[in-house]
Amino acid sequence: MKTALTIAGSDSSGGAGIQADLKTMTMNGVYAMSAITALTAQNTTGVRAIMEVTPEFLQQQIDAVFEDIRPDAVKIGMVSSGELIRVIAERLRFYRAGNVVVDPVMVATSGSALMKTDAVQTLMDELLPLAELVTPNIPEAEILSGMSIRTAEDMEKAAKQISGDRHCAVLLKGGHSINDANDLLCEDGKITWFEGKRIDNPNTHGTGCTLSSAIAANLAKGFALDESVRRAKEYISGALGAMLDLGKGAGPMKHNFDLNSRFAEEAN
Ligand SMILES: Nc1ncnc2c1ncn2[C@@H]1O[C@H](COP(=O)(O)OP(=O)(O)O)[C@@H](O)[C@H]1O
Ligand SMILES: Cc1ncc(COP(=O)(O)OP(=O)(O)O)c(N)n1
Repeated sequence: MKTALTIAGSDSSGGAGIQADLKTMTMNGVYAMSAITALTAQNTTGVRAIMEVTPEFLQQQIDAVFEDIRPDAVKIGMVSSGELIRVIAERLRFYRAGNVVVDPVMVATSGSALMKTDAVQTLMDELLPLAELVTPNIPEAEILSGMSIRTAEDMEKAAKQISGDRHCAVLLKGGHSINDANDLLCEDGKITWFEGKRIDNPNTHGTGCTLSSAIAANLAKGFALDESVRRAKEYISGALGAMLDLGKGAGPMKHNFDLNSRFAEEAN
């Protein structure tokens, strides 16, 4: 069985972070493992508190995984400080990790900051050059590229700039644009658009975490980058389209929407 590791923060409400990643990787057919960077006390209405792990403890988790069950892909999500980012980069270099997908989580949809401002430069300098793919949403791409993004042409320009500067492929996600949910992949200077019909569902908590984990799972299974993105878009459209409605705010998606086993029958 192929394997994947998520290095990210825990979301107590289960819709984003480590919890979304483990569900997504499992549903996409790989064995899922985790190294937790921080605990968050959050629900569908917002983040109440964050408790970071120490750099030493993060390193111990990563070492414990790599020394035993080597991951075929690694997804990186919320990492709030430069110190933790440096530990991850050093360990990934040490283990020569492949299929690294970085979701540069900076601010939750609810408005809470999930990365310290002074960690952004460390992310760009240390982690992005190790990534096969980085998956910013529009506000994150504005920070990484230093330009404002209003149009599809702006998206192409920003993706090319980040990709050229950091030597990694970029998937710029269009979930925050007012039109359809169209994402663009910039790989070695080549632009490919992935068109997604916008699903009229306000429950989008964890969409970024879910997409990047689904891409990592498909890379672990050996699919090429563009095919992994296509499969991940199909998965997230299914999870959003299942119209789960939980919580008082922007709720989670139905990660197990396409389970057709006996267990799913029981869960429905
Ligand atoms: N309402 C929606 N309908 C269909 N796809 C969506 C919707 N909202 C977001 N997506 C998709 O979910 C993925 C995550 O996008 P986005 O919401 O921009 O990321 P983030 O959660 O990091 O802000 C992208 O593939 C995006 O196109
Ligand atoms: C622990 C944790 N990690 C990441 C997020 C943000 O999730 P993401 O899918 O990028 O975006 P939204 O859910 O904010 O749309 C989080 N909230 N918690």
